[in-house]
Amino acid sequence: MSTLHVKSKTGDYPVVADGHVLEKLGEHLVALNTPKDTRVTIITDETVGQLPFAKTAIQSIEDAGYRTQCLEVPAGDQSKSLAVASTLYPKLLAFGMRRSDLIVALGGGVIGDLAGFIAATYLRGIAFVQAPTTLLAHDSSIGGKVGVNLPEGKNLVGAFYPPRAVLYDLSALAHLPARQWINGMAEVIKHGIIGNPQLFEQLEAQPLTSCPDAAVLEPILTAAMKVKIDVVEADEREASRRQVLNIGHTLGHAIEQRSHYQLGHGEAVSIGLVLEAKLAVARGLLDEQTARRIEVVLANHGLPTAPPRDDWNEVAALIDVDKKHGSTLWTFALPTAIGDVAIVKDVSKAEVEVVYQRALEEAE
Ligand SMILES: NC(=O)c1ccc[n+]([C@@H]2O[C@H](COP(=O)([O-])OP(=O)(O)OC[C@H]3O[C@@H](n4cnc5c(N)ncnc54)[C@H](O)[C@@H]3O)[C@@H](O)[C@H]2O)c1
Ligand SMILES: O=C(O)C(=O)C[C@@H](O)[C@H](O)[C@H](O)COP(=O)(O)O
Ligand SMILES: [Zn+2]
Repeated sequence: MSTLHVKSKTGDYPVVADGHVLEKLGEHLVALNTPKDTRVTIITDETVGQLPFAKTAIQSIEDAGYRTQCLEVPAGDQSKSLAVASTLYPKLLAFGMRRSDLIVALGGGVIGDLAGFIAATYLRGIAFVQAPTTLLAHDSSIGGKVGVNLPEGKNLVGAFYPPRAVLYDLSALAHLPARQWINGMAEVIKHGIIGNPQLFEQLEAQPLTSCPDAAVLEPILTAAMKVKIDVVEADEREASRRQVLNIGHTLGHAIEQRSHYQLGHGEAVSIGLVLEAKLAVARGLLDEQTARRIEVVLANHGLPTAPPRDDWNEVAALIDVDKKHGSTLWTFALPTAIGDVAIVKDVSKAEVEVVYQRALEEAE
């Protein structure tokens, strides 16, 4: 797969993706001009850390001559927290990590967000490399959004802190449990809705419910990542345009947090995409048929499309803390066609409640 490149105000970075990245991770760090006296801290989770490719990756860094330590956190979104972050800083200090040293985030989006947050804040910022290992991380590893959750809501503490590189080993995706693959497809489909109708139509015609061979996977991943890269390059710190990447997330994050992370991020975003398409229809921004197409393509990938039976006011309280809002009214990224998304800044709580309650009734 050809290397993609991301233009960033804090330094452009490559997105290297192929089937052998992790076994050559040390060589990739050398190729990034990482001095040999660099200390490297790998941050991963307890599941990934036990996988063969992770052990190979760590050995590859040691074989390249870097002083290396590996820190593991419990797998899952509960580790994206200040509490878990606070356990890691002392370990960086004890290892003698200096400003010139390097963090490698080896895992999915939770690890990329957490390790990136640690990199952004330790000693006021040290470099880090994203080494994504889930399908969903094709999204999370690009664009520099890093951070942790608060009990009050998703990603409420963080930064825009781009990596030095994204080193994506596609062979790691073959080990993904089916549910994790499906979660990642939600963000692939999202990228189709935002900026690639051909990708969306391909997934409509031939749902990708498990990891395909590289010949099929690579063009699809490239297309999805290019949608993200184009938007991030246009508005890296989400002053406006980048909000389109948040389609499905205004309701999705609330639903994800309400589920206490029993729903995966992709599953919650899938429900959010369906509900926000319905909101777009209610506002006259989207035709019913297209909203139905979005619902069907998600369902055909095994993703949930109906909201859980939650207390609306508790969902609304989580929507209230969404970072896109600029006033007492809510801001949503709403689809207007497959390939087009509008940012709508005057959404009332009442109109979203109507859509939410109607979706609950339809699901019965
Ligand atoms: N920063 C961003 O732009 C951005 C974008 C999208 C999502 N996110 C965040 O990403 C998180 C979701 O990411 P995720 O779905 O990758 O979750 P995750 O990091 O929790 O990984 C999912 C599960 O898969 C396991 N795993 C990871 N790689 C594996 C592999 N190759 N084989 C087998 N198991 C593997 C992990 O141990 C974990 O249990 C959420 O917190 C979300 O907010 C951030
Ligand atoms: O990169 C972005 O911008 C996104 O919105 C990508 C989302 O898929 C991702 O879940 C992101 O973390 C959500 O951003 P947030 O600002 O709503 O926390
Ligand atoms: Zn997301």
